[in-house]
Amino acid sequence: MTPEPSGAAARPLLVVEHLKKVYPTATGGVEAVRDLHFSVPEGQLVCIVGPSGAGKTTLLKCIAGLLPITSGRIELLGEAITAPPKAMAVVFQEYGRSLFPWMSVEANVELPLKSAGVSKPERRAAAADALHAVGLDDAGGKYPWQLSGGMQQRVAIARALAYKPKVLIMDEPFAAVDAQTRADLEDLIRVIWKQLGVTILFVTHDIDESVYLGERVVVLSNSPTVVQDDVVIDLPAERDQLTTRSHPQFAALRSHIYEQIQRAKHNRGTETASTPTVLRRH
Ligand SMILES: Nc1ncnc2c1ncn2[C@@H]1O[C@H](COP(=O)(O)OP(=O)(O)OP(=O)(O)O)[C@@H](O)[C@H]1O
Repeated sequence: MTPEPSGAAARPLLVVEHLKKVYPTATGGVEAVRDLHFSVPEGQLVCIVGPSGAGKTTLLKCIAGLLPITSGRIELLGEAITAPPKAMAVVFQEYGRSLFPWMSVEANVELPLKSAGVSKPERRAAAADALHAVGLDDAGGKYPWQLSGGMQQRVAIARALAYKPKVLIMDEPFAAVDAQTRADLEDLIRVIWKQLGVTILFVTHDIDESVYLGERVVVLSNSPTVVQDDVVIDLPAERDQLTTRSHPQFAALRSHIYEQIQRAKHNRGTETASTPTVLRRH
């Protein structure tokens, strides 16, 4: 099964319509997200960037059904999201806290399937496939604390994949690992995305990472949040850390997104991007 990733004609899998999120507080509420509007076609790999405090985590939690929205609508496969959807899996930055140290790697990966009532033989097979996909065939019997940080994050990714999600949501998943491990994990995400055809929403602080990974980068404004820019990453689909990062278009896209983030720091929910930005090749 190797579905073609994304494509202009693909129908939107995920729709975020006029999303507003106000956190209730004793003093009347914090308007974190003002009016977010975008959609994601099936199979796309979208990176989300924005200044610190822009509402990236708030957006992901709303999409993941972990946080009630104030108004607007979020739809997955045409259904409004009001609770964590079965077709979605989330990977957070804190892999150390998301894995249970007293359970083997295999048991950690199987856990969500066990909670979903999947039979033991099916769980075993799904966990073995997922560990294979992240390059950890031999780690099933180990414990998380016997693995490096990068390997633990691979386990967290395997656990999400074992669930066979249609949408994989990742909130700064590589922020806590060293640069070399991070590069390896970025390449792993591209491979998994291409092999499994899963739709990925990937939040990162790292502009270079967003350009390297994404087919598209959505730039959020400062909170209260709107979409500040929506950039098409028209780099060749085959990416590698040396060639892609030294491509002239990579540098142009990186500069454009950097400028947008600088602008975003002063844009508190006023200017909204309406059409995707396509940078002209130099
Ligand atoms: N539980 C909460 N109660 C009140 N305000 C909150 C709460 N969580 C977040 N906020 C506010 O909402 C806004 C967006 O926060 P959020 O954590 O979503 O941003 P972020 O872009 O993920 O930040 P960072 O890049 O620093 O991780 C911020 O102004 C933050 O202070």
